[in-house]
Amino acid sequence: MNLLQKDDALDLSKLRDVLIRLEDTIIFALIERAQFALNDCTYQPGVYKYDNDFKGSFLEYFLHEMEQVHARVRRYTSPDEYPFTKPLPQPILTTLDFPPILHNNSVNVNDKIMKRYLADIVPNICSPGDDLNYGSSATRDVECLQALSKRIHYGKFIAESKFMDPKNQKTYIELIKSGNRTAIMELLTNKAVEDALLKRLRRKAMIYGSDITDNVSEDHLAGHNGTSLCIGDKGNGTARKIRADVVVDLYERFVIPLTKDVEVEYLMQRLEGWQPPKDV
Ligand SMILES: O=C(O)C(=O)C[C@]1(C(=O)O)C=C[C@@H](O)C=C1
Repeated sequence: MNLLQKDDALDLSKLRDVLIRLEDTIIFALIERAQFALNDCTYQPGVYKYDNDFKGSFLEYFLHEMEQVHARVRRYTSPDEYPFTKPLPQPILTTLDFPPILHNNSVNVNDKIMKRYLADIVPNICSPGDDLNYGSSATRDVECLQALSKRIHYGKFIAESKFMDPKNQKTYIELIKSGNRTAIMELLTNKAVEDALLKRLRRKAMIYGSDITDNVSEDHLAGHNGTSLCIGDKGNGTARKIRADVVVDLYERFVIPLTKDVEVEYLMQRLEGWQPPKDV
């Protein structure tokens, strides 16, 4: 997606294509993380002493150090990138001139993403215990968190695109003015898109999560033979690196609902300092 092109960034089918590509990024990032143990000590504050006064967990330390480097190369000036930590330094590169695509807003749900990631996702994809690979697992955590954050905050572009659609703009304006979050949520929900997504995701997770060897049948890869999808399942020549139902459940309970929350909260701020065109 070229965010320097306003038309691209508000085209709903192109935005959905971005979400489809991010499914791949997220599944592969989860698979990468799942090869290491839970390594709980990397999530607990006060376990390590750092070379500065940092008091958080090893993961928070690592994330903050990385985000400082990325901020210097202007990562967070892009409207689809949101940092988890602060304070961050100013970019050393001149800021790119992005066209005004999104309305001014303060929506950032990274705190919620971090909480759900630690409480719900890591324990579900990793085996319990400690394998000492702290740097490797933290690197994978950062990749998972960044991919999830990007996907979920794409809800802003989708909400903007839906708001700008003349078919519904009047209704959105009325619902925003009356603060009716429930009705906004209903209006922006497209159940058919969600159902197709979950079906596609299951198939991707089954295929990407298999070790593909010469003696694996296509039926098995497609999950038609009723085998269980456990991590490390070596039956029929495959080892599942991640359980497909865990990925689907993660999207159903967490990724899609949070994307929709971002859409609603973005829309709630959409009218601030904005005048509708005369014909609306
Ligand atoms: O594609 C859309 O219309 C979106 O708003 C994105 C999304 C999603 O998170 O995947 C969220 C809400 C819709 O019900 C369908 C899908």
